[in-house]
Amino acid sequence: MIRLRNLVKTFSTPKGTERALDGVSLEIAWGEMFGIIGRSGAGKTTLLRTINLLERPEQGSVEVDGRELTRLGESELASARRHIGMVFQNFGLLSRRTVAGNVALPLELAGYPRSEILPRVRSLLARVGLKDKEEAWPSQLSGGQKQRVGIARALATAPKLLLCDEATSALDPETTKQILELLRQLNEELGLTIVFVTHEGDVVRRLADRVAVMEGGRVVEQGRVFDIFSSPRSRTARSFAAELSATPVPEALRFEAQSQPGVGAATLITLAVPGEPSREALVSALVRRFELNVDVVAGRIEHIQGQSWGSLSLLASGAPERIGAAIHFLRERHIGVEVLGHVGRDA
Ligand SMILES: Nc1ncnc2c1ncn2[C@@H]1O[C@H](COP(=O)(O)OP(=O)(O)OP(=O)(O)O)[C@@H](O)[C@H]1O
Repeated sequence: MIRLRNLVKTFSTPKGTERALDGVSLEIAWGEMFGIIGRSGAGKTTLLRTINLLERPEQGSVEVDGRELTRLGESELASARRHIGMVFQNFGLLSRRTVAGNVALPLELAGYPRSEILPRVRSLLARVGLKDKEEAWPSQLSGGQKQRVGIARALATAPKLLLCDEATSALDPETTKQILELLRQLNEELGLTIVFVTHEGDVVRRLADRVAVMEGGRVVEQGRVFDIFSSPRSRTARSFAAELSATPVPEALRFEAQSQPGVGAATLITLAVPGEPSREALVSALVRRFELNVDVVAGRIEHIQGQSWGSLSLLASGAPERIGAAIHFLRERHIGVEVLGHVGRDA
């Protein structure tokens, strides 16, 4: 178990004191894939870096596997850190060492016997799919390959816990998928606990079992990913959920949508529906109960933790108070509703 209790961390900046962590408490179980999500400056990286005390909190405690790291001396802390690997956004490889040399580094620092290092490096490289790159230099690798080396290096001392700081943010979408797949495999095959920071809802959707949502140095909500995204309570979670459920609304309609309704305008609405939405049932409820005219303009189904999650974009027209009542009706049924704007009838 990883237990973070009431962490406070401040930084002095030219503008004054910045509270990067403002009383954060979290518990993460062994074997979990735990995501930390938030907008820029929310405190995600600072929180991640307090787990191995790369950042020392001014208040609060960090307990990993029953040991309170905040109470350890330097040499005990160094040995505790060997059980915690870390992966960085920009890979952090040494350009003057080969791939094998980079992966060997933590083993050399930990004093592994020479005879054990090369076989171990080879098996780590095989595990991350880089068997043939042992002698390559970092400059000869693609971004995805560099991150695989970063992961192999982080796993060198056989940690139980891996901390990933925006591990895929520098990668293209296809490479991101492959690296996320590798992380999931490591979790399943080695039982590795992974705590990762991201500003991308899609990374959380694909990877996390549970997620903590951060705003202004605080965890504003946490829970299972499906629950958080299907019934978000905080502003940040709502905006991530809306991004994830964004249906491919035709560009022309988005462009056309105005913030103020004109006479006879239709309201462009997107709905995020836990489970597979039955378009017909939803549309007919809106038509019958609220006497609206409804056109479905787009829809799709996503999957989170094996559960489906649908989204629909609609153009609804009718009396404004009926549209308001319909939105209220949908929200009461845990359907996320976002009004994108108002579109003239002939649009
Ligand atoms: N070393 C530092 N010195 C001064 N201020 C810092 C330092 N590290 C972080 N901060 C401040 O603390 C706050 C939280 O930063 P942090 O990097 O943890 O956020 P984040 O959510 O990871 O953001 P991003 O996604 O942009 O990396 C920010 O306001 C940041 O400016």
